[in-house]
Amino acid sequence: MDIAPSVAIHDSIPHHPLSVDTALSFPVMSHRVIDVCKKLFRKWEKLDDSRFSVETVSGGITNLLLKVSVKEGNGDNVAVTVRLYGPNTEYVIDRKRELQAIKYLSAAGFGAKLLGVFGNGMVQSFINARTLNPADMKKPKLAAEIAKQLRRFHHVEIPGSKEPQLWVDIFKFFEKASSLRFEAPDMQRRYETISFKEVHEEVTQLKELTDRLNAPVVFSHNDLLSGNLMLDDEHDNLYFIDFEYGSYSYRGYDIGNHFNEYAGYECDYSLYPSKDEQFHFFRHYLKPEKPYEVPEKDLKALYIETHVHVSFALVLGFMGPNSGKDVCHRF
Ligand SMILES: Nc1ncnc2c1ncn2[C@@H]1O[C@H](COP(=O)(O)OP(=O)(O)OP(=O)(O)O)[C@@H](O)[C@H]1O
Repeated sequence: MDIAPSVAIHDSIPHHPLSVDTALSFPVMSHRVIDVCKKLFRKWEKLDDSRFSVETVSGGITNLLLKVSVKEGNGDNVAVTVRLYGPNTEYVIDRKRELQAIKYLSAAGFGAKLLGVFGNGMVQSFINARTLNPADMKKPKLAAEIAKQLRRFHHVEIPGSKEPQLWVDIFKFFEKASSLRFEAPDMQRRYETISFKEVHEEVTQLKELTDRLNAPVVFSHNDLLSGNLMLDDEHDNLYFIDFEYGSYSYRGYDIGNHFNEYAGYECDYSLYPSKDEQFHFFRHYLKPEKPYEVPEKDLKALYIETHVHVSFALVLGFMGPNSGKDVCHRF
């Protein structure tokens, strides 16, 4: 797709300061979105609005994702996604870090291409593929492919600090989660049954345990759930998407968090991968070309590394932005 930047930023991705209020009615918001697209992409500037159509792809926990289809002057039909950041999400998502990561991950072939950035969102290429469901992730062929791609993802180098962000994120969320107040008395009462002192002690103990592991630190996806995996069945292409929680972190944490996601939105932990399923994943993660040559001791070591970190995935899920989903195993 040949899109000329109107206002170039240092890395030549078109950029415009305009924002779109997500509280607007859908028709008004659609017009604003079309306006943003025209301002970002010069070749669409003079097209009549009737050539654009806007539809909702998903109203996720953190963003509103729209599909914008455009009938171009030469008759070509193209589609992009427009992501509008949800209000206050900047408290939990570091947008600068996200944009930086997208640039390098996209260059390494991961996710949708970044096409433009505006005041409160971004435009990316539309991926023609289906979103996986938790049961798909269990299928041996797909699990092997996810493991192989995750290995590649973990090898992408993103400039900046390589310090694991897990502690920074956990303590940041801890501060926020432990100082909430609910207006509804029953919610406040339930909230007060949580012993944040105990959670703090648990996290501190786990941190000490992890330090002893000397686990590799890699650029982690940190949110590898089925909704962030898309499969183009026709071309057999698997896509990782949604890098908003991506950061340097422990390799075992990323794998453990992915295993937790087998339980799905309903938190059905009977779906958690068995030891054999985990070893299958590890084989393809450690040696994609010769998975059956991975020594047993390496499988066991990664099993331990992953399991120490699984607890963090649960703690972070409990306090973090996805807490609504992950917290249910606790209540
Ligand atoms: N570039 C894309 N092309 C086509 N579909 C997409 C694209 N990006 C996301 N989707 C679809 O939209 C869904 C939601 O995307 P995404 O997870 O990025 O949104 P989100 O707002 O961050 O969601 P949440 O906050 O719940 O994690 C995906 O599961 C996928 O079905």
